[in-house]
Amino acid sequence: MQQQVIIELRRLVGAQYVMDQLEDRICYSFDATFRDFPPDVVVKPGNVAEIAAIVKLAGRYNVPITARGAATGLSGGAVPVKGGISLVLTRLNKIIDIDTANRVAVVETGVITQDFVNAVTQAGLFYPPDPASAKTSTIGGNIAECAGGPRGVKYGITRDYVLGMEVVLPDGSVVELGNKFDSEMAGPDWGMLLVGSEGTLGIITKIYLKLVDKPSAKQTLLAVFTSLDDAARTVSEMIASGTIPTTLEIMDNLTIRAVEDYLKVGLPVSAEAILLIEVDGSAKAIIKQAEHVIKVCQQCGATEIQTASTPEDIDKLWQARRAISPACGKLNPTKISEDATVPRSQIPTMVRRLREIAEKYNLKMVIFGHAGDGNLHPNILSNKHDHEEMERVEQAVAELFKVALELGGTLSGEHGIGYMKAPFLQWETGETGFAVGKAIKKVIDPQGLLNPGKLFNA
Ligand SMILES: O=C(O)CC[C@@H](O)C(=O)O
Ligand SMILES: [Zn+2]
Repeated sequence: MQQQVIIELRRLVGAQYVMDQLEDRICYSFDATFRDFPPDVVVKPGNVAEIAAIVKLAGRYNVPITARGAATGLSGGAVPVKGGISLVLTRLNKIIDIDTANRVAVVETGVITQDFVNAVTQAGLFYPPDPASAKTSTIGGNIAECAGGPRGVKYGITRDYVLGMEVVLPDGSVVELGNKFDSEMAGPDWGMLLVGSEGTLGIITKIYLKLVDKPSAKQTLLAVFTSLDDAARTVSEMIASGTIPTTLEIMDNLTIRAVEDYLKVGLPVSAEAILLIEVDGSAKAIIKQAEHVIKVCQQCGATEIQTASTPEDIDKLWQARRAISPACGKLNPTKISEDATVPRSQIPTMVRRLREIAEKYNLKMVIFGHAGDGNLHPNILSNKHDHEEMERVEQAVAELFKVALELGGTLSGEHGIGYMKAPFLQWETGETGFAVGKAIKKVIDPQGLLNPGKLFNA
């Protein structure tokens, strides 16, 4: 990159927010996929005007820009595979408004998800999306990757809460897309185009989010199984029965043991699988729901069902759930994590096929995830330095994508496409869908400045 770009960037945002030393660039070269692609320079703008000026400058010098929040991503969306500018958005971290009268929040892109959730709770309302990385991830990143989380089964994923947004387009102009209020709908919902767009179409700077009522009561249950197949069957039976719990999380035996080893919370380590189920609603409604949940679990072979009775017990179970990723990371820091998602009725088949794939390629795979949403997280505990093993991993991943698509599913339920899944995107979109995506990218970003190498620019 030309030195002149760095000089001008320093002038635009202040020298302390422009970093081009190798040690800085390395720190911003990876996300939770742990494959490193260093940017040429790291820039931390403080407001939308600075972002617009940076984008214009990048256009003049033809330098790629990759936006980055907290980089907790598991598909590589925020890593600059073609170098250029890593645009770190964490200084835009104001919660501008929580408008309880209209049930809309206005936040800057770099607000930490959990900080936002806490502020909404304090205001007496509820923002349901709850990605496991909420304590670290940013709202802008959640939207760029369309994050989900355990509550997706009942409440939907980030997409379902995005009303509109302010965006810096690739030519440096600033535009408001979508709606500010739930009931607005003037023309197509262009804002939706940006959800899951991984910073390839514009830089999201401000977001309007929908808020809902806080459920007054909840109940948390842990169902224990001696067979993973029974647990998987419970998931599809539960959904088919019409009772939609707030969460319906599955963990296989390897997952249970990994978490227990990491956190020691008293999970049943001899179980072949557990389901972590929560129901919410009015105090009266949850009693009925919990009874039904217990009935379905028992019919499908649960050997034990525990009810978490104190807030501490509930917290412990959720701590355990949120610890799965780090616990598996402790077993193998360079693990490969997937989120291919299938129709919920296909969960038993998907679980079976995943185990066959692990056996066929002789790989250690843990299976967990938001089963109630059809979204499983097979994690392959592979070592990126073992080339022979990595070849088997690549084949296994390709096969699991094929299976998910064959079953009517998708490559990604919540982690996005990133550089990891970009080579497979066309399998899902088909040739025509891919061409449409490419054409949209070309119209909005003719120079290909924003996050090149991702999605349709693969
Ligand atoms: O590490 C993973 O595979 C999943 C991360 C996250 O989506 C979760 O559900 O915990
Ligand atoms: Zn997840």
